[in-house]
Amino acid sequence: MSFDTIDDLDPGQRVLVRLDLNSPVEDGTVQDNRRFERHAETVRELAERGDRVVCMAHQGRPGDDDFVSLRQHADILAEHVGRDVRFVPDTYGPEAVEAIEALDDGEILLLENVRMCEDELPEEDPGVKSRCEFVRTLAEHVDAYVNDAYSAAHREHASLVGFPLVLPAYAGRVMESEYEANTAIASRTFDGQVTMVVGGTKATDVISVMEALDEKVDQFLLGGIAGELFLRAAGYPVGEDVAGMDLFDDQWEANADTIRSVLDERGDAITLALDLAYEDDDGERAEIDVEDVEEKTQGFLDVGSDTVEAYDAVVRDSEAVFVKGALGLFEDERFSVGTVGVLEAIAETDCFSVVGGGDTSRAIEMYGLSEDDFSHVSIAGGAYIRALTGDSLPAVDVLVEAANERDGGSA
Ligand SMILES: Nc1ncnc2c1ncn2[C@@H]1O[C@H](COP(=O)(O)OP(=O)(O)OP(=O)(O)O)[C@@H](O)[C@H]1O
Ligand SMILES: O=C(O)[C@H](O)COP(=O)(O)O
Repeated sequence: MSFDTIDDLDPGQRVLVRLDLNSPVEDGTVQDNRRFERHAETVRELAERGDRVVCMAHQGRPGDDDFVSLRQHADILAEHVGRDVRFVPDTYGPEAVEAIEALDDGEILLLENVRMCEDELPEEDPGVKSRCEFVRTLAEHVDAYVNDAYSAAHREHASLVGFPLVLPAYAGRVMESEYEANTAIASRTFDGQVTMVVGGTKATDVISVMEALDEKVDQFLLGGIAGELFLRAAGYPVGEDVAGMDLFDDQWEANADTIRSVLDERGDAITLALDLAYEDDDGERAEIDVEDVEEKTQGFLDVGSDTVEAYDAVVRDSEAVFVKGALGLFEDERFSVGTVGVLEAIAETDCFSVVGGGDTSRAIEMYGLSEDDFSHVSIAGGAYIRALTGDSLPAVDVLVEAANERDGGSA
């Protein structure tokens, strides 16, 4: 049994749609990325059917620099949909309700960042979330709920798990396709070596999943923040915050024990960077062997060339390669060597390959690689790796339960 989709939803209704438009923000400017392009398909389809489309989404986490309004997202989404997208700087107050009520058939509205609403976080079970004021208020002004945010489906937040208990609930097109691809992956087995490239900034997410994927993955190739934290656990003087950074120390506190136990138990399956890259005094990329680092005085922004060579060889020996997170700050070309090197190696072999992560998948387009050279490119990060472990996703579970109940009810 699975969830219902837009095909099961009669057109011409007022539909509340949860998207995942969480995007990189550079100097206050929201960066366009594949999430807009993919979600635009669902939004356009609903608008073209004559639905009144009320979109909600999140951006960043409270307290972080990228925790900003969705005003810019509305303009970017409009470009991809090819229709106007109105924006209202309110989540469920009178201004939001008025804007929802004012919609005509085929019109699209984007509400303010749902994480600005107190009821959205923290994580609680769907029953609790369905009773919060945010969910109860919006539910009164729409006819149905569509969840298209597969990439946030591992979170038990109000906008993701609350509505299916109080409204007819359906999966959007992105939810449908990502769910199919990623769930199928979890049940696949491979005869040869399975490799996972682990990087990015959300070390806490990936480290817990590494532990859970123990049986399924033969080789982990590490980079990014998680990579440095593992180097720290292995005794190198790296993996800590310097010069106003906020990436390492908290994540080290939260994960040090797990990292040590993963290293202890699966050390043979974990390959760490041999060298790291940084910006020298002339603004150029420079590299240093990890053995030669005496003290971390500045950020390491990529893995070094020897590491790329070593990782390239492992990839070419693999039957399946899963990528979660970039090996470096690839948005800056000087520090794209690790991420692009590994992606190129994957693209050149015929292994089964999945590249996941809202940010990471952007590297494929940025550096002229073709999506066709990978088995699946997911716009999901945390949800995709959780699906690999075979774990269910709370926001998918409630959609399935809602469909089951409807079926049971009508049987
Ligand atoms: N050494 C580094 N220093 C700073 N940033 C880094 C470093 N290595 C990787 N990154 C950044 O990590 C980001 C990707 O990290 P993230 O954990 O968000 O992964 P993702 O899998 O793409 O996304 P998500 O889980 O958000 O969908 C990239 O934007 C890249 O710039
Ligand atoms: O970008 C993501 O991976 C999703 O939007 C979830 O974001 P979160 O990790 O801040 O919950």
